[in-house]
Amino acid sequence: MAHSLNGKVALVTGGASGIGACTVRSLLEEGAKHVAVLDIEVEAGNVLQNELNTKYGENKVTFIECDVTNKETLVGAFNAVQEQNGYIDVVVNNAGILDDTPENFERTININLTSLIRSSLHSWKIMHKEKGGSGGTIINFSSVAGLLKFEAIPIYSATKTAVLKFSTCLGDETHYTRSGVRVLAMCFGVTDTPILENNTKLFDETAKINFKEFKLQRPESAGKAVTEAYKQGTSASVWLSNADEPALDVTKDHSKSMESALKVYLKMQQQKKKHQQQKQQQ
Ligand SMILES: NC(=O)C1=CN([C@@H]2O[C@H](COP(=O)(O)OP(=O)(O)OC[C@H]3O[C@@H](n4cnc5c(N)ncnc54)[C@H](O)[C@@H]3O)[C@@H](O)[C@H]2O)C=CC1
Ligand SMILES: CCCCCC(=O)/C=C/C=C\C/C=C\C/C=C\CCCC(=O)O
Repeated sequence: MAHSLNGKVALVTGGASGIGACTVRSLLEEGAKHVAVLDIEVEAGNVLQNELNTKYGENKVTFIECDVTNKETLVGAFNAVQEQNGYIDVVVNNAGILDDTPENFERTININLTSLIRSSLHSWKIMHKEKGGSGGTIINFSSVAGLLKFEAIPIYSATKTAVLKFSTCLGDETHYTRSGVRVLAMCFGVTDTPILENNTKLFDETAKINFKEFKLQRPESAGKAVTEAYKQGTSASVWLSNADEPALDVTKDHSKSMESALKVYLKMQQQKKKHQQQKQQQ
């Protein structure tokens, strides 16, 4: 059965830029009644709120300044959205960073995994049918790094693998039957967002990957894939969004992601080999 976003209230963490902002747009396109955007980037959040309220009508989008790693602020933001809208039907746990440096790896784990689990458990409590809720959907953002092996980014990959396992366990049929809370996991291939800019150093020093040579997925395709997965996905399903292709359900066969990512992957390997050869010749 296809699920509809019509009239639904959604909350998107880290929704001020990149895939999160495109998800907000896609939710509104699909008829969501209201979308709350939680982010630390105040300027980008306000700009997005104003732009979308002009386009879709007053009070369609609310920006709330929120660092997802701060428990009180996170729960406070959920409470504010509930008070304003009566209920939260959809929670998209998008906020994430890629910083595998020894100085910052704990923040990567905290944002990508710990805060995502906290947000999911809080959503679960609100939505759970046996706890007074009416069900709902939690969409957690993993990555092809949760499915394949990218040795240059071990910490980030660990968080995304954990997100995948957490989501498929929480969304398992045994839980879903009682809770009415669907849990989906999204795995994106490399997508053209600010996260890439923030990692130029990593490419230069570790992987020597030049993403400018790749045709990267557009963030709009990723945002569209999220709402497609929402409409079609069963609880505990895993979805791949790569290379601007339509969202693909890879729950039963994660290796499909390899097929889809192969072209990018092979090019990376070629770049790495070339770099190693150049180093040997020096
Ligand atoms: N861009 C890509 O190639 C891929 C991205 N992803 C995942 O998609 C998600 C979104 O990434 P992008 O849009 O690419 O990155 P982005 O950097 O454009 O967006 C991330 C957003 O999260 C916000 N954020 C960061 N820390 C936060 C915190 N502590 N509290 C609240 N908000 C916070 C940022 O301000 C930003 O608006 C991440 O979870 C990322 O791991 C997954 C696979 C590929
Ligand atoms: C190719 C990485 C796939 C991970 C996609 C993702 O979730 C986020 C991507 C954001 C930016 C890309 C950042 C780093 C990629 C770094 C190294 C790739 C190295 C690949 C290799 O060594 O084989």
